[in-house]
Amino acid sequence: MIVTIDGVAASGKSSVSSGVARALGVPYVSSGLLYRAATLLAHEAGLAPHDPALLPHLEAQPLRFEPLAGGNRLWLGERELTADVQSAAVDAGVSAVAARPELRAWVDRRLRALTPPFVAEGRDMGTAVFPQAQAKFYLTASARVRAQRRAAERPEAVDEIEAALLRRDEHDRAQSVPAPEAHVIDTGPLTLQGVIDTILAALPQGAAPARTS
Ligand SMILES: Nc1ncnc2c1ncn2[C@@H]1O[C@H](COP(=O)(O)OP(=O)(O)OP(=O)(O)O)[C@@H](O)[C@H]1O
Ligand SMILES: Nc1ccn([C@H]2C[C@H](O)[C@@H](COP(=O)(O)O)O2)c(=O)n1
Repeated sequence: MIVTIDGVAASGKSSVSSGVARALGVPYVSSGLLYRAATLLAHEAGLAPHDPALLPHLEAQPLRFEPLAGGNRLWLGERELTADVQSAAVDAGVSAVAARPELRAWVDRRLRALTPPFVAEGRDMGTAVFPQAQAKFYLTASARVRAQRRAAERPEAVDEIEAALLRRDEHDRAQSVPAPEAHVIDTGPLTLQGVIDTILAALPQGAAPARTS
């Protein structure tokens, strides 16, 4: 079974996917983390996203991706990259990396090599990477709400975060479209657990965990 949870930046994809994955007892897979890893490694090597040397550079790195239900972790050999890829600098550069077809193919190859069952989250999980998924969801929320949530975990001011989110929404628009059959959920008025419960209730029979009451 594959469940896809796509959506705009900071709409709650990782937190919701983790909650759904835990309830189902399967891992979740953060595709954005791989785009973030490519961005960090490009910066550190001084390579622009369009540099033809970037793809061979990425292929040569000992990058390890651990998709777990509780959270996804990234390693470069013995060095953990998980926190490093969540910086404002990576946020600012990641859309340019994600716009490169050869880098999208690099991410997609890694994702398709994973063995189901899992919950996959990102922008194009339900449309391009796993069109065969059994259940598809797409999360939205206003830029203000998303910025307020992010401000609780980042040092930047809400207005600055909101402007950066709007820029990223614009750059990611091409690959961030709900699949026609996706359930679209506005997470603005819902708690995190409310979104998780909405998704679990919409899963096809057999995919959802047994209800105890
Ligand atoms: N429904 C909700 N109610 C309140 N807070 C939420 C809700 N959904 C997510 N959050 C909070 O919003 C923040 C952003 O969520 P999260 O990181 O899961 O989003 P994301 O879509 O994966 O982000 P990104 O696109 O940057 O990877 C987190 O602090 C999370 O706890
Ligand atoms: N399937 C995906 C996942 C991510 N991206 C891009 C778009 C985002 O700006 C960036 C980081 O993702 P996030 O951590 O915000 O989920 O990666 C994409 O194009 N396709």
